[in-house]
Amino acid sequence: MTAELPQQAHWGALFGVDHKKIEDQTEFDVIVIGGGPVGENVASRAVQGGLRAVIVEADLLGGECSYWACMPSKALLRPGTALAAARRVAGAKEAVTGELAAAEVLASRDAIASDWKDDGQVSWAEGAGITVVRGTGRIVGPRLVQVRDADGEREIQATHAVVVCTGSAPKTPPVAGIDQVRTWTSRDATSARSVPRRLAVLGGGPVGVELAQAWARLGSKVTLINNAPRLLANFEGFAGDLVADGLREDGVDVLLDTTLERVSAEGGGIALRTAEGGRIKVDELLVATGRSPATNEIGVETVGLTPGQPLQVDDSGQVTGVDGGWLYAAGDVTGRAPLTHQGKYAARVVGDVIAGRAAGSAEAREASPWSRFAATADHTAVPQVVFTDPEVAAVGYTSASARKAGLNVRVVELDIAVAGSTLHAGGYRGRTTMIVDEDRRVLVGVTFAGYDVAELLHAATIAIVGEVPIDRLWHAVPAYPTISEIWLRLLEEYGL
Ligand SMILES: Cc1cc2nc3c(=O)[nH]c(=O)nc-3n(C[C@H](O)[C@H](O)[C@H](O)COP(=O)(O)OP(=O)(O)OC[C@H]3O[C@@H](n4cnc5c(N)ncnc54)[C@H](O)[C@@H]3O)c2cc1C
Ligand SMILES: NC(=O)c1ccc[n+]([C@@H]2O[C@H](COP(=O)([O-])OP(=O)(O)OC[C@H]3O[C@@H](n4cnc5c(N)ncnc54)[C@H](O)[C@@H]3O)[C@@H](O)[C@H]2O)c1
Repeated sequence: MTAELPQQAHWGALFGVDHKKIEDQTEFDVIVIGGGPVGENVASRAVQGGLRAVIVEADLLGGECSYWACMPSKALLRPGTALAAARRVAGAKEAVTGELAAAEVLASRDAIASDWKDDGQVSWAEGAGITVVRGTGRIVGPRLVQVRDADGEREIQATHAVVVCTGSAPKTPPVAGIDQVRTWTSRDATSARSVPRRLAVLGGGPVGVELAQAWARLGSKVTLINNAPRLLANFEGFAGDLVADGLREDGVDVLLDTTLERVSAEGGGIALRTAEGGRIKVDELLVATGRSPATNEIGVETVGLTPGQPLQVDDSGQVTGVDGGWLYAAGDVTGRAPLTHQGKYAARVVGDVIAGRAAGSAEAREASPWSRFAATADHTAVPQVVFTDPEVAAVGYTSASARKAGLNVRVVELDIAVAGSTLHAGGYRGRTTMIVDEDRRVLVGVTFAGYDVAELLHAATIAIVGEVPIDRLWHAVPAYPTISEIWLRLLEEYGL
């Protein structure tokens, strides 16, 4: 899928590789199991480092992100966000009188998901010199992978490394009757071909809030049930509160601290009963209560690891507890930072590490922090955007996680109220925190919640990764009148 293609998508013609011949090969330098965004990037970097890489993919090359997660979910959300943004601007709102055109939104989503065909990604891979083998991969011994497809099984051997990039799978919560009714996973909710009249969403994490808003704006009557007192529990509290307000404005019934006790099929729909005595009838029930690393059926037990558990890796991506240093993993399957961009970062590290170590590089062997052979940022600077309206954009620690980590921090918290926000939207609402490590006088966490804050985030990521001293940050002057001026207000509030 084009939006996910690494830069070197034009390499096909240059390489002129005979892929039929390669398909018969039984030995590669690197075997990647799982061709999601992470597996693709591992293979691409390994090939750029001079190695022969194969991706074994059981489904569509491009993985969850391209077809059933990041891309289609954002395609469903973006039209509603654009429309709501116009409606917040005097003079523009008068020009916008219609509703979202659901059929067109779904058609545009289909195109963004490449109609669930992976030809584009396969030709990119071929062009990049990567072999793609269709089938289910399973580790059967050191450096040895069995590939199963409709025609049977065969084994392929890696000379250097096997990399597990099998992603994650949705969890099913222990709710009575849940396995007796038809439920939606995020796959169904991102690929549905019509708008359900009534939709219940179980879970108030990123999947739950994004898809609740997308479908509410497309016309569903949505009820969101979350068992925690706030939405988006891993973020600053105000972020979940602002998103809950946004959802309620879109007509979503947001039920917090609520336990779904029982579900049952009823007249073509689904009846829900909560422990608090609520009764809800819906046409579809989306279960969005988290995901688990996909390690159940990939043979990790053959190398002494436990199926169902995340693959623990060091910062170079090498799986710990396996002899011989040949097994690596990256992406959701490691449970480290289950986001596409962070998985692709780890993938670049792993591909470079394997190629570097194969070439005898001491630097690659050592994988020192902040070298290109270590995914150091995973520990301190993972950025994430929740693409609801209002958006949430956060990187590094929250005030709670910083204190839990024992850091001596000062938290500065402000409403986003600057000239840029006033111009951006009538009645702009937003809030932000900046978390300063007082011992080092550097930022360790920033959260923005508000309309269109996503693009503010990268400045915060750079400040944290670069460990920019707060007194120097003062000299990074935000342009007037942008929403970025909130940076100045935060530093002033801190006392500069
Ligand atoms: C609804 C939703 C929205 C999301 N939105 C965002 C977002 O906006 N931004 C963001 O950063 N993250 C988002 N995420 C998270 C993101 O999708 C994942 O972090 C990302 O897809 C992980 O990439 P991966 O390559 O590790 O795994 P995946 O994308 O899951 O790919 C794994 C691949 O491995 C294959 N596979 C599995 N087992 C085998 C096997 N045994 N043999 C062969 N192949 C196998 C699968 O078929 C799949 O293609 C979202 C997730 C969901 C559910
Ligand atoms: N924009 C993005 O970056 C984005 C978007 C979607 C998903 N993702 C990633 O995908 C992964 C999965 O997201 P998710 O939202 O499914 O998981 P999550 O673990 O982040 O959130 C799950 C939510 O479900 C609630 N919950 C759990 N059991 C419940 C129950 N029985 N009843 C009611 N509520 C229950 C939890 O309180 C929590 O709010 C995460 O890693 C997330 O970061 C990222």
